[in-house]
Amino acid sequence: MSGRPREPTVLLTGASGRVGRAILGRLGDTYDWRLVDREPPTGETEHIYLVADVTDSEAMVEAMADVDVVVHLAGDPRPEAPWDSVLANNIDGTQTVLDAAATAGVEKFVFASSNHAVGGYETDERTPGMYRSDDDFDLDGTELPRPSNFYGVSKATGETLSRYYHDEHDMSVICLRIGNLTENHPPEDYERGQAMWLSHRDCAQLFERAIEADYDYEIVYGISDNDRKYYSLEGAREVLGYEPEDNSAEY
Ligand SMILES: NC(=O)C1=CN([C@@H]2O[C@H](COP(=O)(O)OP(=O)(O)OC[C@H]3O[C@@H](n4cnc5c(N)ncnc54)[C@H](O)[C@@H]3O)[C@@H](O)[C@H]2O)C=CC1
Ligand SMILES: O=C1O[C@H](COP(=O)(O)O)[C@@H](O)[C@H](O)[C@H]1O
Repeated sequence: MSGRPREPTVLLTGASGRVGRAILGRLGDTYDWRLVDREPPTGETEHIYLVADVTDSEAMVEAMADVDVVVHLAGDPRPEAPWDSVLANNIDGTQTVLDAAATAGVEKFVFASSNHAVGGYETDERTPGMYRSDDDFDLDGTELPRPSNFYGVSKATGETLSRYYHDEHDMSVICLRIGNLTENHPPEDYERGQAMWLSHRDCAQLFERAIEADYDYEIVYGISDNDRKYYSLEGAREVLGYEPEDNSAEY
């Protein structure tokens, strides 16, 4: 028998979306993936792929068999999403996945939270100055949620739901408040997006560290090492050992 530790089995919900593709594009061979999405795969996939809605509790219980880590991305990602959509897809969906994970004894849960959970700190008085390098306003993950829309409310709720499941079921949880993921270059002509850019390379590293690191319950920001940022990277560095390689100022 080889002394090499078994690679963890990781369930990835929302696997066919932008973040899912950024993760699988670099980590597709690193773990024993189980993919879940309500949409069928667009091309061939070498991984087990379950077409299911995350609000379907029976399907989620089935999906958890032999899973070590859950990376939960599925949901409505639109900042302008209406209440009925975030209530079903983001809030009910997250509770259903958390419950199935806890029942199955999953060790670790990685939750895709968002900058919009704290978008309300971007007040008229602070903006646009806080997006610029001569401003030092900073959020570090210890502040209270301050959502900027119903989508942000759903992400703050996901953070709270996962805190509850952590406390009740002893499951390790990391909430990654992701910035703005774009491929190849930062958003153009968009200062806010440049300050919170997350490159594909850094996104994959962030999730790899979240799958590998040891923690209890944490909320950290997930962005690249942009010159101007108003989200501290200290939490992700300390808790996860995340060392981002990209910087929107270099484009
Ligand atoms: N893309 C970004 O810059 C950011 C994304 N996030 C979060 O990351 C996660 C993934 O976002 P993206 O990949 O950008 O979105 P996306 O829309 O590209 O992908 C989401 C995937 O989830 C699936 N999905 C949605 N509702 C579902 C349901 N009820 N059951 C099963 N599958 C469902 C969709 O079919 C889709 O493939 C979301 O939770 C989003 O809120 C957070 C911050 C920034
Ligand atoms: O949470 C999210 O945030 C990003 C960035 O927000 P934006 O309002 O500056 O575009 C967004 O692009 C993404 O769709 C969303 O899920």
